[in-house]
Amino acid sequence: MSEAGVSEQERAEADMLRVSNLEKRFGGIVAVDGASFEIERGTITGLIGPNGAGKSTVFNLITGVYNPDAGRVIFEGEDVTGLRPYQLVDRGLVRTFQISRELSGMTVLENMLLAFDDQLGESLWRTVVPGVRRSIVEQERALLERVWETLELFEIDHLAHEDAANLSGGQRKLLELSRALLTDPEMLLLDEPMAGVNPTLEKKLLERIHELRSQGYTFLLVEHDMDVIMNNCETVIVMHQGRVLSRGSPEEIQADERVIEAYLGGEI
Ligand SMILES: Nc1ncnc2c1ncn2[C@@H]1O[C@H](COP(=O)(O)OP(=O)(O)OP(=O)(O)O)[C@@H](O)[C@H]1O
Repeated sequence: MSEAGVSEQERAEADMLRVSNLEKRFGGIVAVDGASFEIERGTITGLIGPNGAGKSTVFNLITGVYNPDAGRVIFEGEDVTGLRPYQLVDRGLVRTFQISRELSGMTVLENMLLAFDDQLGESLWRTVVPGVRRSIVEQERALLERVWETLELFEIDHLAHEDAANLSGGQRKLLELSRALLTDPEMLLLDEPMAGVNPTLEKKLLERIHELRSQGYTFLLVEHDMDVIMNNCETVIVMHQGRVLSRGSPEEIQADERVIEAYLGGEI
């Protein structure tokens, strides 16, 4: 037990995610150099740092895109280091992915349905067996309802039949977040969610994120827009040269001399 009467185990249970001593090298470049931090359940945490600090690499290590050279990723108390992205999605750890060029050739609705890749369109033979066919039709109807509800929630339902290539940058961000939500995540990692998003859409997107947080979702955002970070995150983690330089409330971070220095004396 610690002084405050909270055991290590209790503290670990309150954490949604813990990374410890993560390391990743690319040839001679040390992109992540022993990064450790925790993310509390049901919070919005910002991950910031100057260009090249290692933020995207940490995201990729947490979400299974890269394997760490050293260190561990603990999600909901379980060691998930080295699991592939789809295995992490099954456990509720999801990141938004940019709509790639191939997916741009599909409509918004089709992009959304991809989130259910393994649930929709069961083997054809099963669909010809009467009882099974019925349940599959019902299942697909329920999934479609959820897709429409989510599109409505994000106010992009009117774009359902539009080619994703024709969406604005901000509308794409809404689609990316909507699609990630369909996978029933516990925790969402958002990479630059506000990049290219106009102020109206930004407001809408932030409102949705706060609503979801109040429902118990946990968020980790990498975002260069300091106003977004400082006005919306409970906790801010600052990376510099592959390590965690500082962690605290927005007020604490803005007053931290080391952080100001890391940003080359610029204001943050
Ligand atoms: N695939 C890669 N191959 C080689 N070097 C890489 C690779 N990915 C990242 N790096 C290097 O690792 C370091 C950290 O990069 P990373 O993209 O994680 O930083 P970042 O904090 O996300 O930066 P930014 O804010 O500019 O996006 C940089 O020096 C970068 O050049």
